[in-house]
Amino acid sequence: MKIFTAEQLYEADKITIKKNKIASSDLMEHAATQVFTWIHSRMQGAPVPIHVFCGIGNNGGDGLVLGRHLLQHGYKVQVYVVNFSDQRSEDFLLNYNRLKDAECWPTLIKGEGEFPKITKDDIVVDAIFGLGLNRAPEGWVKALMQHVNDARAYTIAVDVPSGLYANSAPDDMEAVVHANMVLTFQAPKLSFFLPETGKFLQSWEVLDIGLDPEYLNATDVTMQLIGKQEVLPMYVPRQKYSHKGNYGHSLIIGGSFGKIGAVSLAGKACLTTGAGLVTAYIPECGYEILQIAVPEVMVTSDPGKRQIADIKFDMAPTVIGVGPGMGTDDQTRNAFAEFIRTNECPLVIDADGLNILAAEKELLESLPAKTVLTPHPGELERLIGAWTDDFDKLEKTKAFAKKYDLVIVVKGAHSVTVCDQKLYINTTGNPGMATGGSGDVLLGMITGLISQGYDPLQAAVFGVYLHGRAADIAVNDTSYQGLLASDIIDYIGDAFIDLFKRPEPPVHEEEGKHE
Ligand SMILES: NC(=O)C1=CN([C@@H]2O[C@H](COP(=O)(O)OP(=O)(O)OC[C@H]3O[C@@H](n4cnc5c(N)ncnc54)[C@H](O)[C@@H]3O)[C@@H](O)[C@H]2O)[C@H](O)CC1
Ligand SMILES: [K+]
Repeated sequence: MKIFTAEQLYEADKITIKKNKIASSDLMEHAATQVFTWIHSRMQGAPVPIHVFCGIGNNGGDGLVLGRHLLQHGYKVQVYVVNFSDQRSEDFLLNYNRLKDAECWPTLIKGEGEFPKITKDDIVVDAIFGLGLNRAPEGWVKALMQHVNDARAYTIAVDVPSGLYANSAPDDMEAVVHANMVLTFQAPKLSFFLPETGKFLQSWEVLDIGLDPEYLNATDVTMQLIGKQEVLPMYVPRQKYSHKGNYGHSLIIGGSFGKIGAVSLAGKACLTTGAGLVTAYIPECGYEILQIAVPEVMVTSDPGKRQIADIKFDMAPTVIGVGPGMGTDDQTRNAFAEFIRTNECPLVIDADGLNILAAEKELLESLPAKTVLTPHPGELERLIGAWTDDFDKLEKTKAFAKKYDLVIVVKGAHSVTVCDQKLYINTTGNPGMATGGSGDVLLGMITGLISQGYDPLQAAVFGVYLHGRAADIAVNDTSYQGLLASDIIDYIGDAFIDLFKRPEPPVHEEEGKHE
């Protein structure tokens, strides 16, 4: 699914109005009616008090339209105008009058003493600020937003939670409405998926408000949300007359004394994702462990007993996954550096491989084009330096990926794959995956996909999707707490099967807001 910027959505708005020869208020009526329909189909007339807070721009206008429809359908609704300015938008004013014509007189809120009582059993609609937010909410408006948050009522945000921008960081994290549900217009916004801003919403759903499909289809975006629909076309079926030689020979390099498990997880995940053959290259101490742990994986041992000391192998791998459990001991560091300088095979690098690259940045120049790096935030910071916020982190990652022609998977709740100035935001996965070894499994899976002929970007995007999906299916049996990295491997097959099963549900659960 495409993720548009706020600017693109305003443009779509303009084009739709012009092309269809409609008034902007018609678009507002349509958008807000979608919000009404969403609420009405769930509440079915239930007499629960609904508080609709409207700003003075078009987001507020949406709130006024919604208030009118709720009222006309007999809901127990109170509409408030959060009167922080007299610069009311035209469509706000039009709907303000329509509301009065419908015999509803909204309550004007002009300061702190005028906040209504909200109980936790009420429903709040947040239509204070939308895409037009241009600075941090201050003073009593900020206090009102906190009053709404403190009430802990089920809160539905129109388009975006007030205080959040679509594609940049809020100026004040205390001045953001916490939404249980965001009913967002036409397309999700980037801020819904990044850790610092995604935490302000629990779920989101897109309402199609009828913006010009031609414009939306033709407009190039730099951000995409990756779900089943996006990965299905990447899937390459296995051929009847194929043999293991058709699916590549992966080499996994890593491990050290006490961390051979990382390589066995990566090797097994690589095979389970479909690689034809997998060889593990590990220090001598791991030889028997690995042979017993994963009999399908072949093993070559390094001359180093407890850690890798000199990377030399007598085979021609299709792809190499390197780094898990490897350590950063001097000898290993030298061996890795020498390997990187001479290697020409496609690479996937994680963990200590990334730490060594961060310490010896000149090695980055020697990486093959489209090498895949899979850093967690700490590893990423060592590579690209500190960032000011999540959006800056992605900008810096884009610049770094461009400089060295890399595919970078920024791991997190919504892992983001960065390549050629574009962002691919993953939708699968769950907090159970925050457990030792799950990164090793991901490295193995991406390596296994490249081994079969997927290009590195596809392998990263598809691999991240399957990794999360496997864990999502697994937690039905294991719980979040009980999920082990090896369970993710056990469910990779189910994740493949699931590609051809029922469509994804429309509601997207984010991590809990009231934890
Ligand atoms: N194309 C669509 O998606 C449609 C969107 N609709 C809705 O319109 C809003 C955007 O409306 P806009 O009038 O541009 O902005 P806001 O309602 O967010 O209000 C901005 C308003 O507030 C002032 N302002 C901004 N920041 C602050 C602040 N910190 N403190 C005080 N005042 C502030 C600003 O100057 C403006 O006056 C979109 O989100 C949708 O909800 C349409 O209804 C349908 C088509
Ligand atoms: K809002």
